[in-house]
Amino acid sequence: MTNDASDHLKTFLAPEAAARVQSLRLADGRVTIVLDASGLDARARAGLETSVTSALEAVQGVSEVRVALMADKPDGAGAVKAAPRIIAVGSGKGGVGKSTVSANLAVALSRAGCKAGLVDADIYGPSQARLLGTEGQRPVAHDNRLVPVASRWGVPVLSMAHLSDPGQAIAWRGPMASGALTQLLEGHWDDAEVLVVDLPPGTGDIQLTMLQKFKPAGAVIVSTPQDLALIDAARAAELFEKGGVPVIGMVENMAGYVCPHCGETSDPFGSGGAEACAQTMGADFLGRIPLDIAIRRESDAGTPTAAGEGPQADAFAALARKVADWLDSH
Ligand SMILES: Nc1ncnc2c1ncn2[C@@H]1O[C@H](COP(=O)(O)OP(=O)(O)OP(=O)(O)O)[C@@H](O)[C@H]1O
Repeated sequence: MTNDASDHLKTFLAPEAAARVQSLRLADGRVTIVLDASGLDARARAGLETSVTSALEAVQGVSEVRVALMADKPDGAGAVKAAPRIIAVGSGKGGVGKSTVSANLAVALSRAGCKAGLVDADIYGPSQARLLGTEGQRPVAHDNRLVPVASRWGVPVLSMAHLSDPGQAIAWRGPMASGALTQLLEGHWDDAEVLVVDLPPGTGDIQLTMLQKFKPAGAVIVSTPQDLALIDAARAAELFEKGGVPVIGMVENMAGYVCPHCGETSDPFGSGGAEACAQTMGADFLGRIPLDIAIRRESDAGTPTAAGEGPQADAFAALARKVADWLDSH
């Protein structure tokens, strides 16, 4: 777009919004605008986004407006914001609920007042776009770095699912996968104090890149109570410790199934295994998340359980409190 067209679009903005424009592009009727939102609180940021969107949507020839808010300038006191601290969420085995726990941990942290972002490092099987209800959204890039996608839950998120087409198989080799992870982690996470990173299961290239390059503050290990899953979980924990990343603790997911019909509790994957395993490893036990059909349903619907009310939301809130306390003391 020419400077003229950009200047023309700016005339539709209120002067204080126009003064915050860092870049403005118009292509095929779609406006992509990056605004400097430094110094604004959450409410002012939301107000700025709404006013800019409605002002530009009213301009003839504009069919869509995408707004990215940046806060990467030094704040008023001249201090540069610290990089967010990384919490890696790992598991030895796939399918134990690591992505579910990551998404709900990030939402529960945010509910507790901690600014949390979410990175889906499970780049071969990304699920966080669905879990946070941001499917179909595309992040914009600013200064060659991705701007995280906002979710309705106060948790910005970046996932390969935002960059690839739904259902598209991703078959990358190790170095490319590690490069993709770097892009996600080096996005504009300016406001976030904590980044929850959902790792792929196992102990491969991605996990190594993560440890070597980004030095997480700590790791949360997710396991079901099943023996086999626990053996793999112990292996994952070992990888973190060897890489100098402290294990914050272990979460037992899919623990205790309460029958919605008769109310009886059963333990399809056993019970108490993760707590015992954590003890053996000298790690803390961070709590149990029950096997509940509502968690599965809400995950599929993009409305994370931790954003609601009830015992399961409380279980995620308790987990978030433990993680936040750990961060405060480390
Ligand atoms: N506590 C729970 N209660 C009911 N369903 C759950 C629970 N935790 C996870 N699930 C469901 O189990 C399935 C696997 O969960 P999820 O994708 O979070 O696992 P994962 O360990 O990240 O898997 P992958 O290794 O494939 O990425 C999903 O359908 C999810 O909704």
